[in-house]
Amino acid sequence: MHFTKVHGLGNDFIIVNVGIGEGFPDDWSSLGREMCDRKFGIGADGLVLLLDSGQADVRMKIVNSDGSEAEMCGNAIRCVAKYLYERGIVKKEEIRVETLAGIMVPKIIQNNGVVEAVRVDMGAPRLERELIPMVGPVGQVINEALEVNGQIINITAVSMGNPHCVIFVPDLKDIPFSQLGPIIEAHPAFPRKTNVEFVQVLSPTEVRMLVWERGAGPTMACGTGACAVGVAGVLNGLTDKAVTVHLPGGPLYIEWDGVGSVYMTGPATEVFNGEYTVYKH
Ligand SMILES: N[C@H](CCC[C@H](N)C(=O)O)C(=O)O
Repeated sequence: MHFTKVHGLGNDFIIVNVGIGEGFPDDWSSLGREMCDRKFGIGADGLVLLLDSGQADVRMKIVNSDGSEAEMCGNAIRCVAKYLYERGIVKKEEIRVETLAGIMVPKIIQNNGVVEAVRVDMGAPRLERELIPMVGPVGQVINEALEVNGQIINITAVSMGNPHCVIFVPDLKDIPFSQLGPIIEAHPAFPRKTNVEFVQVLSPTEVRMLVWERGAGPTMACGTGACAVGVAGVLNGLTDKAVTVHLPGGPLYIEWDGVGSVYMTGPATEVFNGEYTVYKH
């Protein structure tokens, strides 16, 4: 099976273009776990499958390293857009990608044919509790108290097609990240679990964040998470409608006018190509 290893700010993925292949195994969950294993497989935060689409240029299926399927992935979609554009598979700069979160539209930003960045229309955030999804009364979840291990943490919940629990803190170095991340990821208030973002506001136009991802744990970057942070910053009156989000792997530029689509701009990097043999155990 031919694959391409890519990353967005160190959030790394294995791309398999299933659309052109045949004889692929149909159990993508176990294959995702196997290929993403950093000791026994290729190693990645997720497996990204490209499939034919009846309504877009391509369909993107995301399998987290734990085998769970995600509705959307921001860093991966930038890499997919670059992958398709550079191979001439899609010969336009605006590419329509079908995902479980809807059709996303990454736009190639190129200079003399070199892809410098990708700007993605990530669609509008979903803010109603039941759309996160989160249990509790009807309404939005903005700066709401959540009990975590006997302590109260104020959270803001945003869905970008996948769930995000955003927590603003005075200083990231004081956060017990490795303890709180997995507890909140699996908190019973989130019936489909959640991604967890801890955010330190540096100014109205700059924040720094750490992310514990649903189904992948701590990653170097999270595109949908950065979008959720941009939205939560506006909702809480902490940041402007355009903000630079500093992640461990680097910055993403997030824009949200408070009503419509969230736009995410950032790099996409191809690292290597290879062949993977699926051994029948
Ligand atoms: N682990 C996430 C999917 C990947 C999101 C992240 N890598 C991104 O760049 O948006 C989830 O289960 O919702």
